Amino acid sequence: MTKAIAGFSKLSKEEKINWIVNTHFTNPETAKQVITQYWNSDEALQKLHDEFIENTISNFYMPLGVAPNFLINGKNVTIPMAIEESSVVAAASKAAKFWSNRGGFKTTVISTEKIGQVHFIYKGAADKLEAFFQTIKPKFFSETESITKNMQKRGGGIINISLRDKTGELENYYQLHATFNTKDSMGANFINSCLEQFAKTLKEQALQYEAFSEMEKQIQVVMSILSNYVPNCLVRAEVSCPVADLKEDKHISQEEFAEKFVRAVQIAEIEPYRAVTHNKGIMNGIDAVVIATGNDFRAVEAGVHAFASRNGKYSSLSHAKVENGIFTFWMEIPLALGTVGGLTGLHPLVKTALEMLEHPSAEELMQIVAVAGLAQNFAALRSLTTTGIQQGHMKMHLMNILNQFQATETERLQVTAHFEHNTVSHSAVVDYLASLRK
Ligand SMILES: CC(C)(COP(=O)([O-])OP(=O)([O-])OC[C@H]1O[C@@H](n2cnc3c(N)ncnc32)[C@H](O)[C@@H]1OP(=O)([O-])[O-])[C@@H](O)C(=O)NCCC(=O)NCCSC(=O)C[C@@](C)(O)CC(=O)[O-]
Ligand SMILES: NC(=O)C1=CN([C@@H]2O[C@H](COP(=O)(O)OP(=O)(O)OC[C@H]3O[C@@H](n4cnc5c(N)ncnc54)[C@H](O)[C@@H]3O)[C@@H](O)[C@H]2O)C=CC1
Repeated sequence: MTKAIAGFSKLSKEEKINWIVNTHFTNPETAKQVITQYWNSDEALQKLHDEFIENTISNFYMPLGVAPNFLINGKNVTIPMAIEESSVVAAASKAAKFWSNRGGFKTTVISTEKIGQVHFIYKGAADKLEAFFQTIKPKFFSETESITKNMQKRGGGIINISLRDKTGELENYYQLHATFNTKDSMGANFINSCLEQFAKTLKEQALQYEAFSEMEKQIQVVMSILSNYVPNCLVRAEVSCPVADLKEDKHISQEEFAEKFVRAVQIAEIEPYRAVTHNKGIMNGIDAVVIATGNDFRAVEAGVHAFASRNGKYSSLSHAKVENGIFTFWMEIPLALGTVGGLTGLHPLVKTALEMLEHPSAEELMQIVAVAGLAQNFAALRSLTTTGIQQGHMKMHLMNILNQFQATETERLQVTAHFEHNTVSHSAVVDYLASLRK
């Protein structure tokens, strides 16, 4: 068993790599060569990337693709997508092209409120705490003024603070529940700074509050942190067209397609096993744009899935209907995104992605990301309800299989030609390649 190492973080990058390759690899030289071959030759750029995180040893490449032809509220948008899974970018592009001839995507930002909480323990009478909170509430605003003054100038800041009694669920547990508008930033650091000041104010004021007993004065702050559940930071994306305009498809009539599509969404609305996969398809689009624009995909993922469970059962994020001959497909999702702050002004490719999107505000980015999710869901459901998913997905995955078996250029041409008329599967490609190599 490998012995633990003390002071690893203090080693130089070179020393860290040497320790890793000598400790964990049978061929340290090869391992070192692989790790270092992904270094950027521009030292300043490499240093920038090294400093994004801790104990950096190399860069982990992820392809950056683009999906063109998105018509969003009448404007043409090319969407950058960072993702490792084949067929996602093709699917988004196909859906974009399809809807661009049918009025495009319509989006609206419904709300932009973020949330943060100070979780604390108070042992005493609830009505006394409420009276104390009302007395000191203005101090939460005044004592955070140095943190909030610039955000206020932008039209944001603290919206409200309330006291929540959670003692029914956990003994002596209360919260300061605060809402914020963080404008073009995701707001995590702004919110956390405000919350930590609220916590300080709460404790200090309690010690001075004369109506409190000695025990009541001893408020214990457990933690102060934003919530990644943002059900009031909501965006809607929608497509619609007459059923008769849904593309004729050799597999299925427009009417049958619309009916099957709506049925597929209804299944995801009532069946959690299906809903998780359905929503994974939506996240294919959402995560790819969230990553390309330097946003926090863990925060988005956690918030979106909590929202999908808000009625007590995990369900579809998207919905579809046919009414009076009109097919409508839509989604409302919570997205706390930033176009300033975090990595957005640091990572050169993130800056490029944001420029490609013509420097969106956070609200504009919410709409673009929601559209990418809806488009992805449309493409996946269209495949699932017509040809099946494997045909398109495996067609795109073919190159990965050929790379895995180190196919030569001639073999690639032969295999691609063969699978234009045959169904791609991993074993079919392997067998065909073997037959060529006999
Ligand atoms: C894969 C396609 C698009 C093929 O679809 P196709 O009809 O064979 O494509 P095509 O060759 O006829 O091209 C039509 C358009 O598709 C796009 N397109 C087509 N090929 C490319 C390419 N190589 N590179 C870039 N774009 C491409 C592009 O927009 C192109 O237009 P053009 O550019 O020629 O004017 C289609 O079958 C599809 O949409 N499939 C769905 C794929 C999918 O959803 N993948 C996600 C991975 S599976 C998953 O994780 C989620 C899932 C499915 O489980 C979710 C769920 O269950 O709900
Ligand atoms: N639970 C979570 O989600 C947590 C996430 N994080 C990380 O925090 C980062 C995001 O935090 P932020 O506070 O957004 O970033 P940040 O700390 O870089 O702050 C952005 C700052 O930009 C300034 N600003 C300039 N122009 C602005 C405008 N038009 N609108 C709004 N602000 C403007 C404001 O001072 C704002 O506070 C992400 O990297 C995220 O991963 C950190 C802690 C917890």
